[in-house]
Amino acid sequence: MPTAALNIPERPANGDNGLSRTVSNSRHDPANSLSTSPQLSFHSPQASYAGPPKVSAKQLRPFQSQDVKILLLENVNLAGQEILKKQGYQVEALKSSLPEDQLIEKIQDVNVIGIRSKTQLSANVLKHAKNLIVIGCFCIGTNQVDLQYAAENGIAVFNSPFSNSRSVAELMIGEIITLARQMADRSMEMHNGVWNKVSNGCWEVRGKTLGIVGYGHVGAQLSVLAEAMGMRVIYYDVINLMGLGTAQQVPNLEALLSGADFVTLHVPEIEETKNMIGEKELSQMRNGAYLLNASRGSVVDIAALIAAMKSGKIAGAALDVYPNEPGKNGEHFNSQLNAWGEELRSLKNLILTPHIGGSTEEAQSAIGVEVADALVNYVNFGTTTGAVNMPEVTLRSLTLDEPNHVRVIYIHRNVPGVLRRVNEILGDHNVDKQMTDSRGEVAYLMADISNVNVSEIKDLYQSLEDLGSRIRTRVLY
Ligand SMILES: NC(=O)C1=CN([C@@H]2O[C@H](COP(=O)(O)OP(=O)(O)OC[C@H]3O[C@@H](n4cnc5c(N)ncnc54)[C@H](O)[C@@H]3O)[C@@H](O)[C@H]2O)C=CC1
Ligand SMILES: O=C(O)CCC(=O)C(=O)O
Repeated sequence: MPTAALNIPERPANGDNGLSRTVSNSRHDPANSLSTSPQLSFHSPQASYAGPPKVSAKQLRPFQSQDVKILLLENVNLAGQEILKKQGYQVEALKSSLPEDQLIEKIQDVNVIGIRSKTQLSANVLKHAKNLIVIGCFCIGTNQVDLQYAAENGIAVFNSPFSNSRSVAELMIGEIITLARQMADRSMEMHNGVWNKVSNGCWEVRGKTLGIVGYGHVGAQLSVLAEAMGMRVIYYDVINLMGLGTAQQVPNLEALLSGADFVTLHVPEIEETKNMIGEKELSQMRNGAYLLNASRGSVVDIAALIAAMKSGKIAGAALDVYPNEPGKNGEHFNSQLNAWGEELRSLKNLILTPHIGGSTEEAQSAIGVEVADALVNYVNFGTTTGAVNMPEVTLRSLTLDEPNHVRVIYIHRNVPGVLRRVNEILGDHNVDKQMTDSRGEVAYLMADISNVNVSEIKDLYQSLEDLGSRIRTRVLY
C-alpha cells in the first residue's frame, strides 16, 4: 500500500468498494460482561469512550481496510487481536518486544503499532515510522513512548487507564502477607527439601499500617482491600485526594515512610519519581519495614535497597519492575542486564516477579478489547477520545442517509490563523459540523462536510496538505 493511502482517498470513482457501506460490529458480546467466573471471558466496566459507532452509523474508510498494516508486539491479548482482524486489517502479532534495530526496520511499514510496557518508542524509533498514524499501549503506563514527539508528528497514542488496576492491587495484597510471613523463603526451602518451622520475624498484617505512595487507580483499589484485612492505611500523593474508607492522606513522603510498616509504590515514571526511594528515603522508613514496588523500575534505587536489606533495616521487599527488563520470556535476569542482578537474587525475604502486576486473564482481555476499540475508532472515524497525547475530539457518527459526506481530520500546529484558512478551503462545501481543540503545540480539527463529489476529495486533501501549519491530514468518507 502506498504511504498516503491512509490519508489520500483511493476509492474507485463510483465510491463503492463495499467497505464504506458495511457496518462492522466489533464489540464483544455484552451477555458475558458481568461474569466473574474464571471459565468465562471477563470484560471490564464500560470505559469512558463510547466504543465504535453502532449499527446505524456509516463506516468511514478512505482506504481498503485490508491495506491497514498493524504490528502487535509483546503478546497482545487475542480478544484485542480479533477485533482488529475483524476489521479486515493486516495484523502481525509477535510474542516478544523487538530490539531497537529490528523495531526501526519493521515500524517503517506499519500504520498502527500495539505495544505493552517493554517496547521503547523513542523519537529515534518514531522518526522512521513514516506511515504510522496511531500507537496503542495495551497497558496503563505510557512512559515507554515519546508522547510529545508522537503528537508533534500527528501520531495519536491510546492506553488502557485502569483495566489492570485491580490485578495489580490483588498482587500487592498477596505479597504483603507473603512478606509478613516470610512465605517465599519457606516455600523455597521446602522446594529444596528443607523443613524450617519458624515464627521469628513473622507477623499478622491485621493492625499494621500500609503506606501507599501514589493514590491513583491502583493505590485506591489497594487501599480498600487492605482495610478489609484490618490494616490501617495512609497515603501520599502530589494532589489532594479523598481517602476511601478511613484511609488518611499524609502531607509528605517522609511522613508516609516513617509512619508505615509496609510501603508500596504506585506512581508513574516521570522525572520527579526517578529514584524516589533511595538511601535517604530508606533510612526514613521504620526499622524492619517492608517495601513493595510494582510501578516502574526507575522509582527505586536498587543498590540502596540491597544495602538496606543487608543491614536489616528493611525486613523484606517485593519487586515486580526493574530498570532493565528482558525483552522476552526465557531470557536471563542477571548482572549483564542490571549490574546488581546476582546480588539482588541472593537476598532473603525478597519476592521477585517478572512484571506481572497486570498479567491476569481478566485484565489482559479487558485491555485488549478497550485499546483495540480505541484504535478502530481512530483509524476508521478519527475519534481521539481517550488519547493521552492529543486533544480529545469526536463528532456524532455520519449515518447511511448522508451519502455524499466526508469527514476531514486536520492535525496542525496550534498557531493563529489556521482555522480561517482551513474554513476557506472547507467553505466551498457545506460544513455540517466541526470540532476543534488544542493540547499544547498541537491542535486537532474534525469536520463533516456535505455535497462532496468523490472527484473533489483529492483536491480538498491537497489544499489542506499545502497549508504551512499542517502536521497530518486525513479525509474519511
Ligand atoms: N506492574 C505492573 O504490571 C503495572 C504497573 N503499573 C504502573 O503503576 C503506575 C500507577 O498506576 P495507576 O494507579 O493506574 O496510575 P494513576 O495515574 O491512576 O495514579 C498515579 C498516582 O500517582 C500520583 N503521583 C504522581 N507523581 C507523584 C509523586 N511524585 N509523588 C506522589 N504521588 C505521585 C498521581 O497524582 C496519581 O494519583 C503506572 O503509571 C504504571 O507505571 C500499572 C499497571 C500495571
Ligand atoms: O502488562 C504489561 O505489559 C504492562 C503492565 C504495566 O506495567 C502497565 O500497565 O503500565
